[in-house]
Amino acid sequence: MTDTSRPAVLGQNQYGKAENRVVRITRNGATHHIKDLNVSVALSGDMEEVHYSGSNANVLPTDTTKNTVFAFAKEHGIESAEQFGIHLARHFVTSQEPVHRARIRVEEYAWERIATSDAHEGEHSFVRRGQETRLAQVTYDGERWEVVSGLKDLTVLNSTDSEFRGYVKDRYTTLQETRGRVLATSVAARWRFHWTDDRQPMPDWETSYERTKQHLLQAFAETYSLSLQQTMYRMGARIIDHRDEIAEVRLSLPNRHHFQVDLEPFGLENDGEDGAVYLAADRPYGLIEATILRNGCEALIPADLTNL
Ligand SMILES: O=c1[nH]c(=O)c2[nH]c(=O)[nH]c2[nH]1
Repeated sequence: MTDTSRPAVLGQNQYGKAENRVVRITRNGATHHIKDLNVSVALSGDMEEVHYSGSNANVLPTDTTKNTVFAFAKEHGIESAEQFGIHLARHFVTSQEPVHRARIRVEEYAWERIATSDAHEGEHSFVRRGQETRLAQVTYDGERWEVVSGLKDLTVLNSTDSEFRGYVKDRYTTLQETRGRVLATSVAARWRFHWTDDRQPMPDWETSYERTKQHLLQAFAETYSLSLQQTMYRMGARIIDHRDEIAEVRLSLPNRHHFQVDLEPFGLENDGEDGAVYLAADRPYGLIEATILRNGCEALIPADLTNL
């Protein structure tokens, strides 16, 4: 209903506890298991009054949403980032009448076992894996689900099989064409699942994540690259080709430039062959981004991944 009595009308709003750092350690027997998550809750619904008049009658405190995250981790366990998000989203929407929509974001940090000196896998000692952060976002409005999974900070490098030439040149172009360069990036990816309906079987979230990540890595490694744009398309297309449960992939790839250093002033040849030396520049970087869709599917993942 449009309220014409107010000059300033409340628009989109949401609230909840952000970045709940929950670590669950399973200690059944000598071999322990860790799940390490950063969980953000955002609820929306009938929340006009708290903004307009300050009535908290519809407000489940953010403190309660925090407690729910920890209680659910204890009670129900953490099977996967997605499953945990689904559990929480369902709980908030179905248990609180004024809450019409819940969005749960999860970051997952992976830990690896530390091998002991007798070459056994450690049972209770872990080192944080330096690779990617896994991401999941679950949104539920009481009817439809949207699950977007992904990762960030997956840093990869090809030391050959990368060219860049044949591009537009104008009066400001100084870049030299190259048939051999280092291609490095830090992959940020999101992929949206077809699954939207509770009555449909859910994907196996853990397997889906591992396979999808593998496809990203393999496409990066196996593509002879004429541009990062081409490599990126192959990465997304490979997921669409192999993972039926996924409708859409969004990729954001910073081109982590490695510049061959001019060492001639020191009488040294640095020609890109054996023992070539590069300056790994951190900024500026080319930023190459695209959505790769299953033909006929809608693009629903926001273009700016920093907002997701
Ligand atoms: O793969 C690339 N794509 C570009 O669009 C581009 N532009 C540039 O300067 N270097 C590169 N590399």
